Amino acid sequence: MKPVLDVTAVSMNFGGLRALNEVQLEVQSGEIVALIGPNGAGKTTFFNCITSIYEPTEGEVWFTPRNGARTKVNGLKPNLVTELGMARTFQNIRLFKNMSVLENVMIARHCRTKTGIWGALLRSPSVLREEKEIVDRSYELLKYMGLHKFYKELACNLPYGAQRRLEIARALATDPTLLLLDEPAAGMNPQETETLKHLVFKIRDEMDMAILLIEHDMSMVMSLSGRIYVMEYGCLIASGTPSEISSDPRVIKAYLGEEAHA
Ligand SMILES: Nc1ncnc2c1ncn2[C@@H]1O[C@H](COP(=O)(O)OP(=O)(O)OP(=O)(O)O)[C@@H](O)[C@H]1O
Repeated sequence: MKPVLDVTAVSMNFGGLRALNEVQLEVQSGEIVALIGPNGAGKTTFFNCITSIYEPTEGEVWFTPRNGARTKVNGLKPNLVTELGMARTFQNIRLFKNMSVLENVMIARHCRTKTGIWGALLRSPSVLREEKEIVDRSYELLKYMGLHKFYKELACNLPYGAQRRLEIARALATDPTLLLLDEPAAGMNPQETETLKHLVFKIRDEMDMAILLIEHDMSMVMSLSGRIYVMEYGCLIASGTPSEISSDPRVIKAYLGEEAHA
């Protein structure tokens, strides 16, 4: 079976800085894979390359959506990458803070609608049906993420952990094949992290999705991921199962090195 995501030797230079150096990674359908590494290792740059926010200096990013048509992502506009079936959340939450919780999800859902400008102006029965579908699906996703009781609230009024879950609901609204989560547990308390962990398993199992996450919470990474890639200074230094990774001397050194500098 073709991997959902297949990244071959991707490098990214920012002027003289090589932020990624020939990074090779793949994610299979139904997998939960983690990308870890010390601060500045290049993890977010890697997400930006695979979602085409950055065009890699070298290497190729291939994505296989549910229809099986393997597609090269390099050079595509980020909105086309979303339409193909890759959705992401951001390390720094990016909600429309002065819109309601429901509206935040509805906006994301619009990438799956067919209504053009004339349809919207004429308000034909098919447009009205589509609008109802957007509201229903958005509410259903809020319920899935345990946020439906806040649906009328402004996004900025939600507690921090709930804002992170709202970001995931927005990503789910685009019907992705691959969900990319950039530090989803950052700033959460242990209870919220535990809830999130169960939600991620539920999304993978019930929505038939592959998940790639960047995360610093090691207990979450170890209990959630089937496989882990470890990055340091833009290079992959290890990959394997949680037990292989936790006993890898290079990984222990990279993390102990970081602690020593903290
Ligand atoms: N747009 C940019 N221009 C120049 N340098 C950049 C840019 N984006 C990232 N970098 C640099 O690339 C390196 C990797 O940064 P990146 O944010 O990808 O690391 P990270 O592993 O995600 O770190 P963290 O865990 O702290 O989020 C850093 O040295 C960073 O300063």
